[in-house]
Amino acid sequence: MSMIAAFYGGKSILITGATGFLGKVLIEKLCRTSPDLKVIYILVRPKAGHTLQQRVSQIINTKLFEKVREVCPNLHEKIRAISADLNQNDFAISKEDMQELLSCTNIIFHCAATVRFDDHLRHAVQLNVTATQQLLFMASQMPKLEAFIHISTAFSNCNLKHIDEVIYPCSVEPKKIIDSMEWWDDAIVDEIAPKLMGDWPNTYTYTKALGEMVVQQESGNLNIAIIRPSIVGATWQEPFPGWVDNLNGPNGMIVAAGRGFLRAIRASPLAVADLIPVDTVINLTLAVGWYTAVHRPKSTLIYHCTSGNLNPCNWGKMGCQVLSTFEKIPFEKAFRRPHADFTANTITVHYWNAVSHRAPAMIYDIYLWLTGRKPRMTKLMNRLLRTISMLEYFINRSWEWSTYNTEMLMSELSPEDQRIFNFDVRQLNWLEYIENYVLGVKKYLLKEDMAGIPEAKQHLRRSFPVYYAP
Ligand SMILES: CCCCCCCCCCCCCCCCCCCCCC(=O)SCCNC(=O)CCNC(=O)[C@H](O)C(C)(C)COP(=O)(O)OP(=O)(O)OC[C@H]1O[C@@H](n2cnc3c(N)ncnc32)[C@H](O)[C@@H]1OP(=O)(O)O
Ligand SMILES: NC(=O)C1=CN([C@@H]2O[C@H](COP(=O)(O)OP(=O)(O)OC[C@H]3O[C@@H](n4cnc5c(N)ncnc54)[C@H](OP(=O)(O)O)[C@@H]3O)[C@@H](O)[C@H]2O)C=CC1
Repeated sequence: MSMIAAFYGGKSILITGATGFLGKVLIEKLCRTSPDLKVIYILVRPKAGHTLQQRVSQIINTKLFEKVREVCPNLHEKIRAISADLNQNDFAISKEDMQELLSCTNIIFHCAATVRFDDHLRHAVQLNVTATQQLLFMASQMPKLEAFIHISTAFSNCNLKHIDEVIYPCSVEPKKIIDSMEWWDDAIVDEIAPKLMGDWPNTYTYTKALGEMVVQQESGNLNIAIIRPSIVGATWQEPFPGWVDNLNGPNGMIVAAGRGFLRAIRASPLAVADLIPVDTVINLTLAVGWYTAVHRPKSTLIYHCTSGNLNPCNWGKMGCQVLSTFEKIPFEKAFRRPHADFTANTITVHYWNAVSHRAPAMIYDIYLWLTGRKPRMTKLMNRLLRTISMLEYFINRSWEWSTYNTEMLMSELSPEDQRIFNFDVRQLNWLEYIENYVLGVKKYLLKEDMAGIPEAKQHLRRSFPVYYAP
């Protein structure tokens, strides 16, 4: 009998960010392994044209939930969507809902965040810092609460090279920043942001670091743990390999490379590509929830969910495997034949951007204009190059994350839990994982039919002469 699965039986669980990438996989695994859990409260903000129930149905009627729908036929009843906006006071939760949450919640998984690198500092502070503070305040009023699990990022201290499982202080107290945001206008925030952020590369990583400090400072008597995943990728094993549903991180790059838009990138081929599958992150998260509630460690434990020190892979190897998968399973309607150059040289990058990215886009736009259609490729290319410029920081450096707490937790699990909630990334075969990842991007993100592969290959053969162009 799995101790972790049994632990979640009969529990009332509150999840923020449940409609996001990690949140969906978390709900799926919880309901599949503990179908006897009492209820999962999810804080969902209303979105234009969709009721809360429609948003829930959209999630649980997808392929990701196919298996769990069999194990847990009353899935709809297990998930209770609560209307909430984490940017509002008291999250704009109704009095009745708040009362229910405060009196019933046993475990909190706090996943919600803005993961945009370039979000305005005010908005990033609001969601990644102030909302975390408010949620901790709510948690402190929950008599039945057993554990509060905060999802951070391994890059919250990306200004350091070696990162331990501890909280590093930021130069300005988060409380001071939260207070200042109330009276600083946007012009002042814009002016002061670079000074506050110091050597953090973007508002996302900086505000996630502030969020961790808030967790530490406001933890009171709560049982808290922090999980720091690195770059979260498609599922490795569960509920099936290769599932992914957004364009963040490597996903957008795989799409852009597979469609032949992106053919060169400023990246160090030998830098560690610290990817971690989303199901591995969720297995660790559920194990941490159990351990924190049952063993009640004396201090807040931080768990690094990274692959680099246990099973390293580098960007060069990853890029080669992505390309060789495109040979077998090409994407449809490719603009050009996929090709990849990794270079650390800035001048070479400028050359490739001009010759291999901007020029073909302009030529294609002229062709569209001449044939009476709306030119769009230059705009798309500019957006892609802007996105890449934001990711470059992460693909030209390597970090070392210690994983003592994560390894300690692995040794605390029974053999059955080690199997069901596997987060031992040493068992991951990168070549197989990346092949399934690319296949998953094609099937679940681009929604391309596998029956179209012969036609996609034919299309690439037709564009063969273009292959020789730079
Ligand atoms: C040489 C070839 C290579 C070959 C092989 C390839 C090998 C693979 C390896 C390659 C290296 C991988 C490196 C990974 C490093 C990750 C490090 C993460 C570290 C931290 C991890 C974390 O802890 S946390 C999660 C990460 N957090 C994000 O990763 C958010 C980023 N993101 C944004 O910060 C915003 O996105 C940003 C960019 C401002 C744009 O902002 P923006 O305003 O210009 O654009 P929007 O986002 O509003 O999107 C407007 C429309 O563009 C569409 N779109 C958006 N991205 C798109 C895209 N990449 N490709 C196509 N389409 C895209 C979108 O779907 C919208 O489409 P529509 O308009 O139709 O709805
Ligand atoms: N993906 C990655 O590579 C990594 C992620 N992480 C961390 O994991 C966590 C989850 O990330 P991920 O799933 O990728 O992120 P997503 O962007 O996919 O999901 C973000 C979630 O937060 C919700 N949210 C955003 N704003 C609000 C709001 N104002 N009120 C209520 N809910 C809101 C979103 O809801 P809605 O659907 O309404 O937009 C969505 O459910 C984050 O804390 C992130 O920092 C850490 C390392 C890497």
